[in-house]
Amino acid sequence: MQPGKFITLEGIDGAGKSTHLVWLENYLMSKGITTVTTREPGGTPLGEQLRALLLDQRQTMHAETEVLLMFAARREHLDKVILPTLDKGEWVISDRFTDASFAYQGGGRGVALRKLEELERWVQGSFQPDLTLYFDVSVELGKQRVQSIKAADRFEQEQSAFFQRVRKAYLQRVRQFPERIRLIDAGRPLAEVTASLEAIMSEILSERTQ
Ligand SMILES: Nc1ncnc2c1ncn2[C@@H]1O[C@H](COP(=O)(O)OP(=O)(O)O)[C@@H](O)[C@H]1O
Ligand SMILES: Cc1cn([C@H]2C[C@H](O)[C@@H](COP(=O)(O)OP(=O)(O)O)O2)c(=O)[nH]c1=O
Repeated sequence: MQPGKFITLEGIDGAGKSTHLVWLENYLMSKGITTVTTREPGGTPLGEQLRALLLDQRQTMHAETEVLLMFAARREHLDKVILPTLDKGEWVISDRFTDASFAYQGGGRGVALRKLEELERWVQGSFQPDLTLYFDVSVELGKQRVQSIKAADRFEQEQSAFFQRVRKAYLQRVRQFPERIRLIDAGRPLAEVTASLEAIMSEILSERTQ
């Protein structure tokens, strides 16, 4: 049995992750690959409760409390969903994972990198996604896209300067992990973004069959 692959989707709010997660699920299904799609924070009953607290705009918390809750939800997610699914040979696609903690809590809130790395090691050991798709979009465009759909959550209500720092931190991660993270210019029309994603996935699948 080939081991399953773990794919994560990242980007600032409004980059198009949720849209492409659905596309990716259908694409992999058409190639005969069984996938489980999930999200962070969340993905388990406890994780979804933590998500509700983390996104509730009436809730205030210290930046490090926020980090600890993100990693607590992640620990549960790895144990109950991600690792067991990969062990069965199925693929996992997650709307966000640890890169989001480095971008939002590290870049956005200014939590020390060293603390994030320590938690990452504690919760994941050396485990990392096989592939991370980073959808890069300007802060202005991301904001325009989410504004049109629903009320802002605790992160979405942040100012543009916060999202500029988050984007900068994501771009830093792309430079730091070029083998794992693929950047997709998500500011283009949907069909073009999807075509870039399809090109990457077809490359990944051809590597798998070689
Ligand atoms: N490339 C694109 N061009 C135009 N609209 C897009 C594009 N990608 C996504 N959208 C739209 O922008 C909104 C936010 O996209 P979504 O996938 O929910 O983003 P995210 O999950 O990254 O926050 C949705 O209404 C979606 O249809
Ligand atoms: C996984 C994760 C998410 N987040 C934030 C980013 C998002 O604003 C928020 C929820 O993510 P998301 O699922 O993208 O929200 P939506 O349902 O609005 O598309 O959580 C962090 O700050 N750190 C993390 O580690």
